[in-house]
Amino acid sequence: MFLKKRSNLSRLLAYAGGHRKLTVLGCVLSGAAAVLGLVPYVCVWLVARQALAVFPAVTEAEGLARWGWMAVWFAVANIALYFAALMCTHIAAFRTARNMRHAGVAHLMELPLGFFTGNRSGELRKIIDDNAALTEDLLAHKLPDLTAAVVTPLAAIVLLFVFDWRMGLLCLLTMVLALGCMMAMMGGRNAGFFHRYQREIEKMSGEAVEYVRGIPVVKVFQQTVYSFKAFYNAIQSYSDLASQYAMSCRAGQTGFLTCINGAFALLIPAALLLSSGGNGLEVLADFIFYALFAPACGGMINRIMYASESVMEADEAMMKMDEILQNRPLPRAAIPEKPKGHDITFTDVTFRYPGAARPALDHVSFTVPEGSVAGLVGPSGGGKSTAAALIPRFWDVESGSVRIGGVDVRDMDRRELMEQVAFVFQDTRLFKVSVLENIRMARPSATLEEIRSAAHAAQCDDILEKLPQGIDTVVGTRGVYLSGGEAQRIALARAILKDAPIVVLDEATAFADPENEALIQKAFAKLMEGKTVLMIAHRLSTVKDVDSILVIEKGAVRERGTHDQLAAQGGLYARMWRDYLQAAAWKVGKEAAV
Ligand SMILES: Nc1ncnc2c1ncn2[C@@H]1O[C@H](COP(=O)(O)OP(=O)(O)OP(=O)(O)O)[C@@H](O)[C@H]1O
Repeated sequence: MFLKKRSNLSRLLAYAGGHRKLTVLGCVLSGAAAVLGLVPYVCVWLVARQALAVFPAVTEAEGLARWGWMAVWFAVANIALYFAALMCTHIAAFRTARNMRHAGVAHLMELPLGFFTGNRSGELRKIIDDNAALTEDLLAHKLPDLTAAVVTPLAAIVLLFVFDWRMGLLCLLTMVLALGCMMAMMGGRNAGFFHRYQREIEKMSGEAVEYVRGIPVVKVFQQTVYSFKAFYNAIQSYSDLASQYAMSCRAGQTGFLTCINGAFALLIPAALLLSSGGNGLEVLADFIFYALFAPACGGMINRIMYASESVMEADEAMMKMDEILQNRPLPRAAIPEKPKGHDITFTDVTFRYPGAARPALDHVSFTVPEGSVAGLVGPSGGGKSTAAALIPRFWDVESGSVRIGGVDVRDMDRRELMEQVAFVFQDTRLFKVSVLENIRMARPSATLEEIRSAAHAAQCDDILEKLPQGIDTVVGTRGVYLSGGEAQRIALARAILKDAPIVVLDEATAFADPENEALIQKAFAKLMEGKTVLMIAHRLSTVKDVDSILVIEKGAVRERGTHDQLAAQGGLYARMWRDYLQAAAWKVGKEAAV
């Protein structure tokens, strides 16, 4: 176990790169500073011995000022060396944390896009940031302190026996007992506490986020606070663990404090006993040294206790990093191929989400010829979004292939693939930057004119007119919020600016008001001009006039053809179309009656 922990620490240090040496230098300096810190105690002993040798004519004692100044210089040297040590470890720690952040983010960039679907952004940020904070604290403070904590007692043991081995033995005894109490506190039932404690904190913060997110639902549905039982339970479980730990440490902590502070209780009778031989003043000088040094030894043990946390923290930091690293990146093509056209072909594609029992797509084959528009329709959960997501490699297929212009998407350079496909999601995400920058993201080299014309094509003119600084208005700040339909039009402007030959559209007009909807349809039409389009349609009216329709149900293509062909077939699509017409008639009838 110790080996594993050590290797975690060295794995962590591997991120320091060239700065690893600086960390080592910092630790060496910290160890040296700790040893220098012991010298003033020796000086005090020398002063006491000289003074007591000429007692009561203390002023005649030789070298008092010299030892006094020596104590001061060594104390100053100790501080200076420790300061230099911290400088080294801080520089190395910041660099290491930065390298770890880079490594984490670089790995994330290699992961399939599907990894980021769902609500993982907060969680990932927390892992990367917490890890960096943990690493900084560990390498900047805890590691040099750990070195000092190990070096000082070794030097202290030597010192303990230099002046009077009997009093030294007593001090050592109290140190060993204190160490024993500390080990008892950290072992047994409490072993692994740190890890459990971290888990409980994570659970509690996760539930707290859920709690805050759920407040509107609770208010709307007039739920009671009991709906947040999970949050309450998480707090309770954290509090139980912390109290349990505190209670289990009672005996150990009492013993520990008694030992490190109780050395006097043993030193006084020992000194009285030793001075009975007539060498009282010598014994008194030794006693003064041990009386001052014993509490310092207690402090050292305290440092060992806190510094040993650093090993656990290294474990924790590496474990968190592993959570990210264990996600396998998408394989890169060794020799990327260039597509020879812009048609999309699915050949016998089977795909299963990680951990899912059933495949979301089961032996699906279809082709969308270059420059044509295909509509994907079908019942909810049938696999439409999954099929669309396989084109820009949100995930890789389990078997079969997805091809663009005859080339498997897995054999294309990732940048090339991203240039080929514009993807418009159902839930549009705009960044907290200006509308201009939000659109420009699609093509950073685009001129202002090109961006304005994309915004115009996406029917954004009315949005830009009402925004306080027009296209330069920053979205999401100072009360500038866009409706779902407006945000989608900005996203469409982004896709239009990208001007990719293939467009994958997840049509979601459910939340748009009729006026917005008409504008969005116009923007769609502009975006689709001359492109190969795969459009997921939630309302059949959208795909009525497209070149071909694929009806997907339970992961398989059930029907394919034009609207007229499918409506005449009397199958699933015909039924869906009938239901759609009925629903539309019912809606019109209802509106007419009002
Ligand atoms: N990220 C995911 N992880 C695991 N399973 C998923 C994930 N996304 C979708 N699924 C499952 O895959 C199947 C197909 O889902 P998909 O979203 O592709 O259907 P859809 O036809 O687009 O549905 P809708 O019209 O409701 O958007 C469903 O059974 C769904 O539960």
